[in-house]
Amino acid sequence: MRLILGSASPRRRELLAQIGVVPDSVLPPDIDETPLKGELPRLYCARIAREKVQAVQVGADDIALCADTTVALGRRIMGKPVDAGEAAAFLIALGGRRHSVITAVAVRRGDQIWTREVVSAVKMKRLSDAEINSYLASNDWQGKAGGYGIQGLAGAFIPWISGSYTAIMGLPVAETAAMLVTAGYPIWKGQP
Ligand SMILES: Cc1cn([C@H]2C[C@H](O)[C@@H](COP(=O)(O)OP(=O)(O)OP(=O)(O)O)O2)c(=O)[nH]c1=O
Repeated sequence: MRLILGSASPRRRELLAQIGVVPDSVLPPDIDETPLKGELPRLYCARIAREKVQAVQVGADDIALCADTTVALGRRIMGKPVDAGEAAAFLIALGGRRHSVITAVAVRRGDQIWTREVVSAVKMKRLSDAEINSYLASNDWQGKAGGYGIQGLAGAFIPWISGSYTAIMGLPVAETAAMLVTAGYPIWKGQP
C-alpha cells in the first residue's frame, strides 16, 4: 500500500509532514474547478475535493488523499485569484467582515471514498489602501483561495478565527489523520 498525495500545494505537504506523514508520491490531478451555476460554496468545495481524488491514478490498494480550500463570502465563492486585480477585489470585499473558509478532504482506497468538510469562520480587519497595495506587491496572494494566506503576511489582517487553523491553511490535520486511519494507513506506527 502506498500513499499518494494528489496535490500541488506545498502547504498540504508541509501540514502532512507536521503529523509525520510523508506520501510515497505526489501526483496533482488536473480537473476543471469552475463552479456550477448557483452552486453553494460548501457543496462546491466537497465536489471538487471528490473530483480531485477520483482523478488521481492509483493502484487498487493505494490510498489517495486530496483536498480543496474555498473562501466563501456568503454565497460567493472565492477561489484562487487569476491576477492582482482579482486579488484586490477579493481583499476589498473581505476586509471588515467575517467570511468562511471551507476545506474539504477526500481520501480514496480502491472503490471507497471518504470525504469531510471543515468550515472555519475568519474575521479580516478593514484594510487601508496602503495595506492592500503592500500585500499585493508581496505576491503572497498568488495561488491562495480568497487571495490571502493566513500563515503569511496576511496574518496581520486576521484578529480572530473560529475553527481549524490548519484547515484554513489548506489541510485540517486532525480530520485528515482520522481519515487516514479509517482508510487503513498506519499513521501511528514508527513514531519516535
Ligand atoms: C485561505 C487560505 C488558502 N490557502 C491556500 C491553500 C490551498 O493551497 C489554496 C487553495 O487552492 P486549492 O485549489 O484548494 O489547492 P491548490 O490549487 O493550491 O492545490 P491542489 O488543488 O493541487 O491540492 O489556498 C492558504 O495557503 N492559506 C490561507 O489562509
